[in-house]
Amino acid sequence: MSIVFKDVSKTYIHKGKEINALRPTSLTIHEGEIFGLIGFSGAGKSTLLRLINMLESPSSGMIHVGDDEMTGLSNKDLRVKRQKIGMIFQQFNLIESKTVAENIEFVLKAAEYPKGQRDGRIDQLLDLVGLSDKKTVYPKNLSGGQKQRVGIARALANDPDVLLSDEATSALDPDTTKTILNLLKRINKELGITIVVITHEMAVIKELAERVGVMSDGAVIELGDVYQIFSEPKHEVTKGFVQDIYDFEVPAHIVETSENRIITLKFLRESAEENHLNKLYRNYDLSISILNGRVEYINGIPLGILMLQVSGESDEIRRLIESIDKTPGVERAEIYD
Ligand SMILES: Nc1ncnc2c1ncn2[C@@H]1O[C@H](COP(=O)(O)OP(=O)(O)OP(=O)(O)O)[C@@H](O)[C@H]1O
Repeated sequence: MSIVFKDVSKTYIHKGKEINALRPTSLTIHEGEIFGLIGFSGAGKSTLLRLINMLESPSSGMIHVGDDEMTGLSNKDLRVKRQKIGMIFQQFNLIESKTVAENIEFVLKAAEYPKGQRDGRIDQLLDLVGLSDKKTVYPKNLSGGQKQRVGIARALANDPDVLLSDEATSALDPDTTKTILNLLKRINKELGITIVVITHEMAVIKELAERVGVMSDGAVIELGDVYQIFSEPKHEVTKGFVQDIYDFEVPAHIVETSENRIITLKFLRESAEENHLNKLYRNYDLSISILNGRVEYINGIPLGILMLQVSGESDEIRRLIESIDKTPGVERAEIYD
């Protein structure tokens, strides 16, 4: 189910002062995609996410989730609609006094899911998230990753079209984060659910999302395909988020002069898997040494970064740079700092 924001804004009044949590924003999240929203604390991510299921109501604009315009729904219709928009949270929000099964049953009951079929549905959901053996366990006896799996099972109980994820992996260690992200990917693929993820971690976006919006000060300042955002960040805030992958330290004893250049190259997509170095060694009368390098996989697509020290005649270095600039899929990277 697609999500469309048309000139949506949200202003809070706090101690008599207006806070523009979301400035007028138009945005389309496509049916079946995994869409990420990244930004620093206070950028407006939670506000945007909570507007999707109307946990916050907009100050202006229209929000369509599928065919429904959310601000136009009656309270009763909104309650039913929300059952089709699951949500998971950083702190899991499980009911501690209920078992895993009872936590899931709670939302089935609220949606008037037929009583005789609830147990079967719970089994099905626990199987999906890999927790079939934890049915009668209480949340306090689960690990963080297991708690989030219960959160996911609960969010999926009523067969939603949309899943909203509010920093769902921020409280988890890196390994557990990976397994939860893989589970979300599988759910997206197998069930075709549109997933919207908010995070302050670019690693989550890189692993999970297909498109990403970067938020700053209540606005979506950059939006695009995740690979494009990583390989060609435009806005300073975006550059700040992706800088980790470009961040190579230059050893102090290595100095750049006119006969000794440090060049950082980006190899885009399939070009990252070609052997460019051979050509450089062969075609130029230069001494070329590798200072650093790596290949990042963004959504499974390679982005190669290579930092070279090139020594020799300045004319020959210029010839090399000109040729690099003409090579498709290869770009000189500016170092973001
Ligand atoms: N209920 C509220 N009343 C007043 N101000 C609010 C309210 N909720 C959010 N804000 C303010 O709106 C702005 C955006 O907050 P929001 O929580 O959407 O940002 P965020 O990017 O999700 O940040 P975080 O990662 O810290 O949750 C912030 O300045 C915040 O203080």
